[in-house]
Amino acid sequence: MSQTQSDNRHAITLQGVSMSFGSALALRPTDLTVHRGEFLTLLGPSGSGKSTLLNLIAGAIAPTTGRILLDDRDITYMPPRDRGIGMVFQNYALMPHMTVFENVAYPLRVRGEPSDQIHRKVNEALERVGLTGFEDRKPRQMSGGQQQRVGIARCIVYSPAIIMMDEPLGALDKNLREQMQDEIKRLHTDLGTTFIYVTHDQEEALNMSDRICLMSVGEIAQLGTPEDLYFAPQSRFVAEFIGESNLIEGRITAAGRMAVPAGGEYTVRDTGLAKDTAVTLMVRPERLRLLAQDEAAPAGANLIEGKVLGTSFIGGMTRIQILTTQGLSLTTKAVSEQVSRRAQAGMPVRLCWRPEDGVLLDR
Ligand SMILES: Nc1ncnc2c1ncn2[C@@H]1O[C@H](COP(=O)(O)OP(=O)(O)OP(=O)(O)O)[C@@H](O)[C@H]1O
Repeated sequence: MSQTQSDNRHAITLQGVSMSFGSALALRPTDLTVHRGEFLTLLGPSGSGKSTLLNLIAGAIAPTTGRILLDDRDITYMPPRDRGIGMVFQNYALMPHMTVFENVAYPLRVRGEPSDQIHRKVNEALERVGLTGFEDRKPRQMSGGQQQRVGIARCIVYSPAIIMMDEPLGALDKNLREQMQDEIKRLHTDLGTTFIYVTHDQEEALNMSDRICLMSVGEIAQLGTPEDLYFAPQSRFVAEFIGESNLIEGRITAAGRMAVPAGGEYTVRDTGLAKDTAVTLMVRPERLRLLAQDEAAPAGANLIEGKVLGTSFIGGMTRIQILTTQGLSLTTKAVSEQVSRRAQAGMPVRLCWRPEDGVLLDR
């Protein structure tokens, strides 16, 4: 963790911020703290309020209610240009008639910096994004990935205190996206600046973020580290949006016990839920273990029997669909070499999971 990341002062604080467009509520009253130096991702389906939140912080729109603080200064109604927040857009927003050099120099010229400073800073920014030698090109003479590097150079060139990126890799193909994800992460580590990043791609969010703010219909569904959201989702929405999940409906029968209506009783974490509470148990596919034919389930593990419906090869791992004897449809993943021996379609199989690997979601 860089020095700035361990500095726990807040970069941005939202207090009761909401946004209505006419009668449509785009963002419900929201509290959010972005830590100085962190990489925070706003993730969520289309229309969940990510861009609204970003535009409120950038100052493109003013909230209907609430306050926005930047380093404890109230910036709720401050014009965007005075906030010191840099933006990178999905469509690059470069000026087509200007060279790469002039595009990157633009924010410095607007600020009236002397030309020797401009030369030094533009060259440094272009070097950071690997575009030394491209100074005289026009944007149309460059690939999408290169154009977005220009967009990033133009943002970092004036050292903004906060960098916001709105789906910056949305127009690029998968391989280039992955490469640019690594480059942006490296840039974040090198600069130590606070990054606020918007995407609807959960893999991108898991790969890049210190924390993820998952949005759902105008509110924060959960805010936490990628590991928190993946292994400890607080709702069915989060469990289903992030990664794959097996969801088993049932009722609490006693402390740490859950019954499934179709049959079967399982040990679950005792989270203090009252008897008869309706719950959904979530188990990630890779935590549901396929047992070898004569292998005993570990002591204390839950065991479930069924047969293989089908398998799909996804590289090093194979995904296996299983129908349990109670009629539940479950998915597990196993190392591909093991699957050919343990799971052909129609084969009877046994699965087990440890109680601590199940997450109880209150219905
Ligand atoms: N200018 C506007 N006028 C009216 N409604 C708007 C306006 N901007 C956004 N909305 C509405 O507010 C809600 C949130 O939109 P927002 O653009 O913040 O979502 P998003 O999560 O960024 O979606 P996407 O991933 O599609 O960009 C949506 O229902 C949208 O239709």
